[in-house]
Amino acid sequence: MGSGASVSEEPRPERPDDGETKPEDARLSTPAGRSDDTLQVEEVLRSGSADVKTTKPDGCTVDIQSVQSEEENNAYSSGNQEHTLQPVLNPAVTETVPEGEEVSLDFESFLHNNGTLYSCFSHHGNRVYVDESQNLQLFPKEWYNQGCFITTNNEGSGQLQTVATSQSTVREDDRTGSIYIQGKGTVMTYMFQERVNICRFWDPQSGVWLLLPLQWEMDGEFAKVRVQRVMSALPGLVDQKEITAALRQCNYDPDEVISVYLTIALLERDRVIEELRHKLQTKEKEVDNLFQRNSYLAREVRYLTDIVQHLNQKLAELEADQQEAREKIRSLLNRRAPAVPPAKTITKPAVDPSQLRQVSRLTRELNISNKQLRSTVHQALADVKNQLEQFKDTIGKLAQVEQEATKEVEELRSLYRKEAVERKSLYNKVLELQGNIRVFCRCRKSLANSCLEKTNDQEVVVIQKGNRKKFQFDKVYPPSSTQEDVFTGTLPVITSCVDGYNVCILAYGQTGSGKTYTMMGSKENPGVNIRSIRELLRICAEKEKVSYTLKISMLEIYNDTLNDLLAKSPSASLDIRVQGKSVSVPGLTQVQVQTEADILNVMEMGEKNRKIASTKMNIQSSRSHLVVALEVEGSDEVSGLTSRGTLTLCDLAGSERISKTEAEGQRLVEAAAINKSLTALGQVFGALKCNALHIPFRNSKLTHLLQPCLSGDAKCCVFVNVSPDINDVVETLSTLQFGSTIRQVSLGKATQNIVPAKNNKTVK
Ligand SMILES: Nc1ncnc2c1ncn2[C@@H]1O[C@H](COP(=O)(O)OP(=O)(O)OP(=O)(O)O)[C@@H](O)[C@H]1O
Repeated sequence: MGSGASVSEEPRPERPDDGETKPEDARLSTPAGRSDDTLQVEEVLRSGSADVKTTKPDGCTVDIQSVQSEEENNAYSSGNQEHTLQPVLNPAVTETVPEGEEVSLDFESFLHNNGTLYSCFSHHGNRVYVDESQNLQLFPKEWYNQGCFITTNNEGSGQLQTVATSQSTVREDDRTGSIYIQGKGTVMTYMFQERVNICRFWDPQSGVWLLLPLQWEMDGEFAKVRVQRVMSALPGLVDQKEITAALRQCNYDPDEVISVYLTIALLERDRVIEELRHKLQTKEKEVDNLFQRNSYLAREVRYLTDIVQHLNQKLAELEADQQEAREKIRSLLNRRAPAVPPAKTITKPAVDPSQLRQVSRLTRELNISNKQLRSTVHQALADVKNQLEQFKDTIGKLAQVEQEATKEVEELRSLYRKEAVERKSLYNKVLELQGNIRVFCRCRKSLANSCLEKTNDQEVVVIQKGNRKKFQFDKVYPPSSTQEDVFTGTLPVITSCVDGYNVCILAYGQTGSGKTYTMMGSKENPGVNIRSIRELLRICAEKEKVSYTLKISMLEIYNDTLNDLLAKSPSASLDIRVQGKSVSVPGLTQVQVQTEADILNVMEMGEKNRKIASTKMNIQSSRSHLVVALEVEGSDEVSGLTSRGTLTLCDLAGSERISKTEAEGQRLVEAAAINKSLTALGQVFGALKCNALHIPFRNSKLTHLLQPCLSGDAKCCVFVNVSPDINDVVETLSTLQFGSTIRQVSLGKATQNIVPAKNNKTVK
């Protein structure tokens, strides 16, 4: 605190000293709403100082003479001076300062228990304050028991300091603020750094720090700026209260809030997509049912038409029978009544009367049954016709329903496609927000004493001679992590390759720290290389409307020369060619892969040709950097576009201390080349971190080759592999430091490589 600070014994806001001193300007404001320091300076001038320079709370100096000349014609000159100063000021305050002498004034703020914040300063041993009417008053003694001081610190940074008690000093920093609350006046706020930051305000009545209600917090500048930032990034969000609450949850990090909202939107999309998929399935089932019902009804109609035909046929037969029977009766009757013989001749009837009666009875019965049959047939016909009509109606309705359902299915499909596209874009936005470089730390297993402690999923602590150094990464994988766990971390980035992005995965670390294990793995437990290519093959096979070609190449950089690992016969070392933004290796063998077996064969072949040797630190140490590149070219049948993405998988040779590995001869030459190229890689990341105009990509073959993966339009994952062994603590620290540097690098926005389709050869 400055020279004019005094210490009071009263109760005052106490705040945990979190040990962080941030050299940022304090945001303390006064109820007067006017720059108090200027006011005080004016008053000092009125009290007679000729040429005084004061130090403002933010550390800058004010030339009092210029202030004086500006103010000479204002209210002060109308006589206010006497009214303000004379009754209260000690003669020392009004003392004239010799011309040219610089006087430094230290400002303090006094927070009165009634909630008012006063600006004070000491001058020649007297503490004065600016009252509500902007007049300078002598600081009343009794106030020492009625509030607390917040004073400027002139030393160096210009931070504000609150003097709490004679025992404890709590600093002002960017966590301090003030807020005007109706009925309460201006209260002081402080962002407490607990598990998540919590903004509290000092309640003079109760003498404790209380949680700042959300409604009040929204009025504070600190929250307002962040809420605005979130609202401008996500224009759909309008509820400021909700955003403020979200900010609270996310430690007031607007990027995290945006990311959370985008993730929620993503989940919501997933839910909508799932719902739509479900609806689509239900509708498709309904359409299937309708089809089945339709064909069943069509069969029924055919069956009933057959019955009607059959009945008509029977009716015709019966009518023919009836006709025949009539003919018979007529002929019988004709026989029974022959031509009348001449009179008086009595002849016996030609037919037996009983026979006649029988015929007549038969005829009657036949007529009756004929009538019954007719009415039955008519009835059946009418029923069938009715049923047919009903069926026709139903079929008409079914056709309509089917049409509607098909339309609905089409709408659902297009909605589904739209949602899927939006989901993809949201997904990419989330990845962008998370950064295009992601750094993971993987600790290998070790039986020795460990120098590492994983405090949470994103933090690892190195303990060296009792000192603890924290490192933050996107994810920390402890020794117990499986190959699957580690691969899962890279999955979101890998899948972008199919959409035409350049993706790169690097493993960096001390020799023997598990880089090859992470990247290549073993046959039974493959690493990132095989898992990622397998995943890409799976995704490509899933996309029905896009045909993909996957080509793989493998090279090693040994003693700063490039060797083709897939060449059938040993070839001369390769060169790097740069064309515009792209970097290629002319003559490098590329093999097309379609199945997992192809990948395994290619990898096995490449591995055989690698330079591996035994070092003191690792029996099978890679003496070269391995670069596996997979080119994924997709040709979309629907849009006619072609996307080209590259997945570069790089297992770097281990950094090593030559004294420790005791390398000699050829091993020494190799170690020197390895260290040189890794240093060049470090320089590239260092230059990227500070956005240097020149990035020294050409300092080594390694960085030259990796240029497209480390510049503007790529997505990159870096594994920093470390050994927890206490004997490796120096290397572990250096590796983690390297990872931290990379984490601060931000590549530009990743871009898709999409071009109109040509005639492509495809694997599908
Ligand atoms: N997480 C792990 N789980 C089990 N074994 C591991 C793990 N990490 C490394 N190893 C084993 O430790 C040994 C050294 O690992 P690896 O060869 O992967 O190291 P490296 O960093 O590639 O070394 P170099 O740079 O010398 O090639 C290997 O036998 C490997 O199987």
